[in-house]
Amino acid sequence: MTQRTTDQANPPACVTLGLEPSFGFGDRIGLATPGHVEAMQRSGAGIQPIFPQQSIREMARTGRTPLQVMNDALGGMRAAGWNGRTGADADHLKTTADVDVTAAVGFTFFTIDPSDSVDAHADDYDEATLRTRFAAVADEVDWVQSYQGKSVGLATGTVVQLNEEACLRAAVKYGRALNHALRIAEHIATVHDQAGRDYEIELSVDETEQPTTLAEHYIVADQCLKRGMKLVSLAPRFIGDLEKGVDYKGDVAALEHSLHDHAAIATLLGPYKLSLHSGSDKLSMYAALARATRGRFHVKTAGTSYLEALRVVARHDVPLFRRLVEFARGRYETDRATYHVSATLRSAPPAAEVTEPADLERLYLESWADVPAGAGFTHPGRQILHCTFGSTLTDPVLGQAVRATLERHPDTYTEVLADHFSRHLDALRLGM
Ligand SMILES: O=C(O)[C@@H](O)[C@@H](O)[C@H](O)C(=O)CO
Repeated sequence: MTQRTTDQANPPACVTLGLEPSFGFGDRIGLATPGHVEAMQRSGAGIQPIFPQQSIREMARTGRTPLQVMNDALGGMRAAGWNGRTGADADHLKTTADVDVTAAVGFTFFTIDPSDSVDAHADDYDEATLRTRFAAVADEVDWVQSYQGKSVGLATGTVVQLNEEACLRAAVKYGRALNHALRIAEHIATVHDQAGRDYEIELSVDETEQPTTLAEHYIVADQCLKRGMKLVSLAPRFIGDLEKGVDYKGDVAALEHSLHDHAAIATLLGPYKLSLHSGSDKLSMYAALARATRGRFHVKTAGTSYLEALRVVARHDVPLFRRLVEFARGRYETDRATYHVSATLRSAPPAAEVTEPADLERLYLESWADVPAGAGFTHPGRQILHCTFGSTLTDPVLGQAVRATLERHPDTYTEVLADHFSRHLDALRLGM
């Protein structure tokens, strides 16, 4: 398989997908798109793909540029014969400079991530602390009075009470983040208006400690829309635990109830899509998401394609896979920062303690043969490999060795990805 990583942008090929159900196939290496395309061809009916998708964090860790991400995905897409549409997700943008570098190469879906400005502990404040914290942001938040005392009836029957406490907590938790997001959205609009190009925006606050309440969702989204943000999708912080590289942890029935309410707000105010970040391997909640949103969803995956790349190594070069496991174990405590994971180094043994290659693959990547129908992978060893992608791929020896293995075995990589993502897409379509 030959794929291009050139300095020349491909002709614009990416479109906006609006409210259509969509699935993001982030690829940290640049060789996964043929497998993603194959999965779409097998199981993607009714769902639109986003093949070029990469966060600024991933690009920083792998040393790839937005142009490389774009060209690798579009090159892989064309080589695999995909003639349909694709969106292009410039993911987790935190600054206007992030917008500039991704807009310049034709990304169309801009995910604004203001989570660094979210107050991560707002839910824990007692009344006195909440009032003190509110006083500190009051000058920057002009909307509290306009919501306070209102109640919002949702189509689900739930009534969202925008009482004083809910409004103050929303202001403390999200006030500054909202302002930051609005500034970035304005910049995205200016850049695209000047160029006469279409775009769409996702707002993500998923990578924060405390769940987004219905009141907070309502206020934040309402403010975004009233202030002209071209919001097509919103990723709240859902209840339960959405850790990287493993299935949803929590009560799926309670989650589904909450998803119905969040989706009702999205319909009432927008409509816009509900977005599931860290969507890799969350198969047990997919049908609930698709049902609750009536197909108005976006699912974002990335790390799982990297793990499937390592599966190719595990199958074709066992000594290299052992080295990768040991290297990842050495990097994990550092690289896990900024990722929501709970695995510890004790969650899986050192490679030297596992004699059978199949056991090592099972401990660090897991196997579909061991997973009950309707569920996703759960082994914590996956997170040790997942978080350390940047260190591995930029290691001059190991990064090259992983790429060389994938280039020697493109059919295996395409097949494992096609199988893996067909399972994801089938699980989603069960709820549509
Ligand atoms: O690792 C990253 O920075 C991104 O791939 C993710 O956070 C992305 O937004 C995602 O949720 C993929 O599952």
